[in-house]
Amino acid sequence: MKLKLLCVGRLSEAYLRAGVEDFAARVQRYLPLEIIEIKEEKAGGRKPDTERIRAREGERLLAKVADAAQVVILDEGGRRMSSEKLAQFLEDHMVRATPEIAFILGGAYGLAEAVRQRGNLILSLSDMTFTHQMARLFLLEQIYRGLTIVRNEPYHNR
Ligand SMILES: C[S@@+](CC[C@H](N)C(=O)[O-])C[C@H]1O[C@@H](n2cnc3c(N)ncnc32)[C@H](O)[C@@H]1O
Repeated sequence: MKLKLLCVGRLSEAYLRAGVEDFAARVQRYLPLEIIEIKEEKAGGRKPDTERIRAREGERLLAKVADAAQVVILDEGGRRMSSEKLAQFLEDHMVRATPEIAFILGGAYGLAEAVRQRGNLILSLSDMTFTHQMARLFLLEQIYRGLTIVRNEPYHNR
């Protein structure tokens, strides 16, 4: 099984790039991982047309999703899960030989409804809202944590 992270735009801060690089490398000890950054739509003007931004970014994100992929949408209003539950979710798909899980993170203005509709699971990392760049790092850490739980390795100290 392969993991894909679909994100909007590049990481602007060096500390986030370093963190994402670190956790991406850790995840890749267990499963192949591809991080795809689609182009961020320009906001322009004082009153950005957020619906247009979400729609355009949504088209770019969906174009990268394989038909056979299980899609996990990241949204603060989604389902809250413990790290153990996320580990179980990953393990279930590994056992079922799901070819790919695509995790989709929205941009600064979130995700279009069309993208949400493609989700097999809408996942919340917290009730709080993070920047899309920070959410990328937190998601990768949770995927790594989940994979260490699946392997019964000492990272998740419970
Ligand atoms: C700044 S947030 C967008 C907030 C926007 N108000 C919305 O309606 O979605 C950017 C992206 O980061 C991710 N994100 C931020 N906080 C999150 C959380 N607590 N749980 C899951 N994803 C989150 C989501 O993918 C979201 O689309």
